[in-house]
Amino acid sequence: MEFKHITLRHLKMRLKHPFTTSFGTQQDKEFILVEIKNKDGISGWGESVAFTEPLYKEETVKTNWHIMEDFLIPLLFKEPINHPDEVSQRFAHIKGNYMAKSALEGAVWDLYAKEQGISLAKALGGEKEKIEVGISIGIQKSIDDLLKIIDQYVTEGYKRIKVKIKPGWDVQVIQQIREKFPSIQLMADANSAYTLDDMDHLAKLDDFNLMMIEQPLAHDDIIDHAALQARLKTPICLDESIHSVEDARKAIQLGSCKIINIKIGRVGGLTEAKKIHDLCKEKGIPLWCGGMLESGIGRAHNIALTTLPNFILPGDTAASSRYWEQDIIHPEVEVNNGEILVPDGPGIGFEPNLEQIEEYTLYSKIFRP
Ligand SMILES: O=C(O)CCC(=O)C1=CC=C[C@@H](O)[C@@H]1C(=O)O
Ligand SMILES: [Mg+2]
Repeated sequence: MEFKHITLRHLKMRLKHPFTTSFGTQQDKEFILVEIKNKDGISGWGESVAFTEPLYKEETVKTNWHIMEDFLIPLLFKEPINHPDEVSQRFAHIKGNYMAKSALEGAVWDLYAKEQGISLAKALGGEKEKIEVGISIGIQKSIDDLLKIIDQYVTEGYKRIKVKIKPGWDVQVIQQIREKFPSIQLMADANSAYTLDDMDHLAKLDDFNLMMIEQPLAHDDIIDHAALQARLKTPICLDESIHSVEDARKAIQLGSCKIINIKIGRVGGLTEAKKIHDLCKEKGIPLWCGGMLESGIGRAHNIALTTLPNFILPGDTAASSRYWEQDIIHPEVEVNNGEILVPDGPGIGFEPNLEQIEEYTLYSKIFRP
């Protein structure tokens, strides 16, 4: 593979609805879009999932731009890449910065699949022709507001409802959801809002038949999660704690979780995501694909990854129209009765909408070898 040039674009898109979690509220989504064009004019596309503030993890849009411009892009130009699996090896000596690495690696994977004339799903070894998806709902002003939103998405057929919890917005909320929706597939994401001191309080959630509690404790912990999992009947799912297949191996060995949420950006790219997938398949740990409020480009990568066989549980990949007045791909991602048809076109299988991308672009820069 030879790269003619790499374009970084900083985009700003306004979410249809503010998204509130235990660590803050998002109304606008700023992110870096990566385009890698080859000498035949074919472009591969990737998306960084870093936010503007280091509240979910330590990376931001600005740190990503710096690491891509000053370290990762020069490494990509250093010598030809024969297969996308080589990208993570070439980046390996650069510590952390998983989201920056993932955005570039994702664009290489998309370009590779397009050059091979196959879908990204097929290039990754995916087998599914459609995937089941759920939806993640932020913290609302009132429980009544939350119940109305849940009712809307259950009616639309989403296969799983994920709600956010935090101290003061947890047991009572889940109890009222269960009273109205006794049998839906329901999970709660705490985004590290609790400590082991809350163990007995969190154990009250065992009464509500949750699929899982996602990341209840610190974003960089697997020890205390093991102690909590031993106390809870409800499976713990790790999100923020897992950056690599090594993290996953240790967490599984310690009993820190029974489910893992893979976010391509959090683990440094699709090659590492595949390694985690294969380990979890071997160990009997079900996976699902987490979301980061992506545009259609990142959403397309999530769809492709979710076609791998151990992505057993519905993930966060909801329809474009749930997030954006106008997404940056066409067609947009559509969900029908909780399912997405996997595109079989080359690469990510969705066309970037260049006009819309330009409209949302705050600034861009082209890098040449
Ligand atoms: O709809 C989506 O893309 C998922 C949104 C979502 O739940 C999250 C996005 C980003 C960080 C967190 O707030 C949270 C998560 O931890 O999964
Ligand atoms: Mg999460």
